[in-house]
Amino acid sequence: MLVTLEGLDGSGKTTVWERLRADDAVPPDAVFTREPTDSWYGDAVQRSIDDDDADSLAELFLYTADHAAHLSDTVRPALSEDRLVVSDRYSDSRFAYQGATLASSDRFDDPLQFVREVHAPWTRPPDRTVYLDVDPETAARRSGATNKFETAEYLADVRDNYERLIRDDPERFVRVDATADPDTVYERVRAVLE
Ligand SMILES: Nc1ncnc2c1ncn2[C@@H]1O[C@H](COP(=O)(O)OP(=O)(O)OP(=O)(O)O)[C@@H](O)[C@H]1O
Ligand SMILES: Cc1cn([C@H]2C[C@H](O)[C@@H](COP(=O)(O)O)O2)c(=O)[nH]c1=O
Repeated sequence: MLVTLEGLDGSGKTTVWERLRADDAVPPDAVFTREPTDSWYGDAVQRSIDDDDADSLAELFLYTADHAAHLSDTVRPALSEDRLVVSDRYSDSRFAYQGATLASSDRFDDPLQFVREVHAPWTRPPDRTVYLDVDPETAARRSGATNKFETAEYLADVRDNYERLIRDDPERFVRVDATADPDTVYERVRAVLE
């Protein structure tokens, strides 16, 4: 089973992911993974994150290349062994973030849909996605605005895209109010996964 954690920067995904990894109730052979990955593809993504002038379409394909390698190196092998996979960010991050970034150019009528179509023929959709819901101001404050994506203005567009993804696939997404304290948020996520 493939479970993904999604949400704005600073919504608390990594905090939850680390606590799950340390939780004795989680199967010991579960695979904890993330995007961007720590491979050289992920390093290329990191360079693009650090470049304020990166071309938005080129950036989409860097993230997408990292996803393709992540699928073949990690996700598909683990799923073929019937292991639980928990990924801190996955394809919905691309749909929401690059959907928002590409909207600032006029290259596509519906950038989010374009990004979905780029993935559709070959990706492996998650079975369940926990969406950690925080407002853009909280997200920007918690994340410390350390990269070009972490502004409340941009994150408001990203949040709109996540809302559209949830509307389009309500069975897969579980929304968790992530504005509460970390212990409460963790218990909420744990209850969902149980
Ligand atoms: N529920 C919470 N309440 C308050 N602060 C939190 C909460 N969860 C996490 N934090 C803090 O917010 C910051 C960001 O948390 P975390 O790295 O888990 O978020 P993230 O969603 O993984 O962010 P990013 O996508 O930017 O990596 C950290 O300083 C963390 O300690
Ligand atoms: C996977 C993915 C990520 N992003 C953005 C979101 C963050 O601002 C950075 C790095 O992610 P992290 O969780 O803070 O390590 O990259 C994105 O725009 N598109 C994606 O597909």
